[in-house]
Amino acid sequence: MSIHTDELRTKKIEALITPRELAVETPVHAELAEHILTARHDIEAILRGDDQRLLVIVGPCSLHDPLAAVAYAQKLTALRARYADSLCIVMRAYFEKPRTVVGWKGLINDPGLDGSFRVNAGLRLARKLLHDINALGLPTATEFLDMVTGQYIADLISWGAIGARTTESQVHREMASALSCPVGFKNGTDGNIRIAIDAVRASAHSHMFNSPDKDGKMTIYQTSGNPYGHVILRGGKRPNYDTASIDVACDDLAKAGLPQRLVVDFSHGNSQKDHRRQLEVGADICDQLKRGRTAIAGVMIESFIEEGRQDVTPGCPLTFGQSITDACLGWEQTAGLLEKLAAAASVRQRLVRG
Ligand SMILES: O=C[C@H](O)[C@H](O)COP(=O)(O)O
Ligand SMILES: C=C(OP(=O)(O)O)C(=O)O
Repeated sequence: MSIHTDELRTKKIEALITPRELAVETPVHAELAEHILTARHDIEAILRGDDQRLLVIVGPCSLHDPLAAVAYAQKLTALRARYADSLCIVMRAYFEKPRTVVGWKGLINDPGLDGSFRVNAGLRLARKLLHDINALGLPTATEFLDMVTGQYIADLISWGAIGARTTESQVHREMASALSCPVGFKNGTDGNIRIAIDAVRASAHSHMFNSPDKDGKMTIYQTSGNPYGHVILRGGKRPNYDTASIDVACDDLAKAGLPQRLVVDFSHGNSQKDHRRQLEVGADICDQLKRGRTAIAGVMIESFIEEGRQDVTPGCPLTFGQSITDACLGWEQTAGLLEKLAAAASVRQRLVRG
């Protein structure tokens, strides 16, 4: 009789669909691929400082309702076109949530919002949504958290983030070194920027990376390194979006031999989790842009159709277009903020051109 010493704390739920099976269901046709490659090139040019437009990653904290996500994307598409001369607007399309302790971990993990963990259904919904948002002409951004699920959606992503809780993780840095899109690294939840700078340096290198291939076969990959890693200031115990904090971050980047170009997240530690404070952060960033601050390559905003957030309560209907994770700005607040950012980014463009 064999005695098991492992798999004592797991039970199989079901087999995962493979990335290729999913890509056959929701393929990326040539026109869509062109749009994604163009969006990545635009973002890369902004990160290099060759394009002085402001990158704006804006959208819900997490996507839980495909209909609301598409309704939001349609509104945002109009603003992407309106401000195309000064802003490069990309929609936050976050399907994986890192939790401080426990909680709903996103649409891929639990599309039913009820602990039923129908991951295959979640992957299908996420891929279809990314496809449909990109088909509107709106590029998408996401956090890469899980070491497996990225293979199912990465071809539809124009900008990726590694979150505050995983920036210091070696496997996430290896994954970033393999990703085909530019990747931002958040500073740590306590405000530590050094780990994000180390992550940018690590992900620029080639690594050996174990991952399932598109057919689900465990594969040893050699990555070529990601030249478009950058730091995201998201605040920590204290905010770090102000002029003095950005000066410190720029000094640290220069000492590490990295370009002084970064992204500022208006939410999280910078809003001290009060979604309305994103407007104050935005006003400060607009002032810095109008003074010609070139270090600010981009910003992140948490926004949805309805302001605030809601709890998921079994049996109670959800408010359409309102976050079920972090509280977000509502649509009117978002539109006002984007208008101000566009005006400030235009001033900076004029200053830089001389
Ligand atoms: O962005 C979302 C949240 O800040 C992050 O997932 C942590 O959430 P939690 O502290 O509610 O778990
Ligand atoms: C979880 C997020 O941010 P952070 O990693 O900064 O907490 C997020 O942007 O959704």
